Amino acid sequence: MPAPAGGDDLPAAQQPVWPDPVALEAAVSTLGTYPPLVFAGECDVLKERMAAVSRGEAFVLQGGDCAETFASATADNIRDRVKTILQMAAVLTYGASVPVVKVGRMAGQYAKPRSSDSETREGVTLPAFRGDMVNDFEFTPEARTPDPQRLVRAYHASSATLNLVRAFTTGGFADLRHVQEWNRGFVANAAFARYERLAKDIDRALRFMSACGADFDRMKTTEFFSAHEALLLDYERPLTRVDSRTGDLYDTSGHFVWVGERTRDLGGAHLDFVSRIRNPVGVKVSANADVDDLLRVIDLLDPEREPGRLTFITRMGSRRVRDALPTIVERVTASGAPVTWVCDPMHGNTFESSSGFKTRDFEDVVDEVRGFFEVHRGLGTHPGGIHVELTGNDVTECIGGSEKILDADLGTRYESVCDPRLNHQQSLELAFLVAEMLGQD
Ligand SMILES: O=C[C@H](O)[C@H](O)COP(=O)(O)O
Ligand SMILES: C=C(OP(=O)(O)O)C(=O)O
Repeated sequence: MPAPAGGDDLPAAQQPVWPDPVALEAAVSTLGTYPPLVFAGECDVLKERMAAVSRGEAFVLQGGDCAETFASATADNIRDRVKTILQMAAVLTYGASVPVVKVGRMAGQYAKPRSSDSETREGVTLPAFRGDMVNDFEFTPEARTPDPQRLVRAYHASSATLNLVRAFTTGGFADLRHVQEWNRGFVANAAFARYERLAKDIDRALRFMSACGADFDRMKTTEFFSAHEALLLDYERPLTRVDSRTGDLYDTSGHFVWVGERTRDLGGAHLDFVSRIRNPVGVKVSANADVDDLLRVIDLLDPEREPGRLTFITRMGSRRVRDALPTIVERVTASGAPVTWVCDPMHGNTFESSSGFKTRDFEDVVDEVRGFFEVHRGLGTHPGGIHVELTGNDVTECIGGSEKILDADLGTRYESVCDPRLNHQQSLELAFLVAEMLGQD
């Protein structure tokens, strides 16, 4: 049964206008009868891992689609995204000798905040696409009308996704001894070849350790956590449950949930909601964030100053990160709050290309991560991780990378229904570059 989380009277930004309140009520109460997708104890484990990240003892990799879709929740797509994250984690772990906490932006990332409530094409104006949890991407009045039954479909799609992710990560697929096999099926290219060499090195090291009698049982499985933006409160609230062990509330729609840049207003329903749950939580922070507001956010979300509880996911843009981040990190650190710092190098670097596609330049993505590391190294704080929009597919959505995707190439395979993602090769390239940055201690 859902727990009455409260806060329903507070203003909630970025919510859809559901046309049929009776249908909404029915969908919300159906969700309330469904089992939790994650167990509170797993959320606590992730909180411990995030605490290690905040102390500089581990690095967190959060990655996945900008917006998952029901149609793309196929076995192949899920497998390739998981493989990409496992490969990136192997590169980071081996390259920088640091444990990597793996978190998929998966199994719940079905709702999107938008800059505008509507979209106009050739003189026709319709509601904006707000994610498959709300409406359909197709540009017709029927498809764009918010349908609460989609909340229920999002639960089932998330459940199926998580089921497969759990199967992959605990059933032997993620065994580090298969590190070379994770490259199979991807297009051969420069990053692929570099990974192939790294995988051979890891394999050789594992064989050596095996010959020395090491016990590899713990390598058969890997921890993998789910995360999404806690945007649609009509989805998150009915999935919020009382933990029978402690009596505390947990949002059981995912292990880690975050509040976005557009919904993190103090006094708003989103921060209030995450203040009531005990999951590890994140808040996106742009270059425009007011540091006094952020200190109030800390007091609201982490009054006990619990390591691992609160992550600030900074997304400032490559041009602003070096100016805007230092004051924020300094003031937060001076306050004594054990915040975990993660860099999202995607959302501050979006622009419209001359061919009309929403895109990001791989160089800007890398430069923002570099700026993030520079700032933290300069202040003696820990650059805790990265949060990236990526796919295991060979899409052409972000320009640049060693494949040198150009503006003119974007139309070749642009599949995102919202923001541009790094493709498989760009994701691996980023991992190699971040491993170098991490290794420079
Ligand atoms: O993923 C983030 C936001 O949903 C997205 O950047 C908003 O995009 P829009 O400006 O096209 O609405
Ligand atoms: C909308 C997102 O980011 P932000 O809130 O930082 O704009 C996102 O990560 O999907």
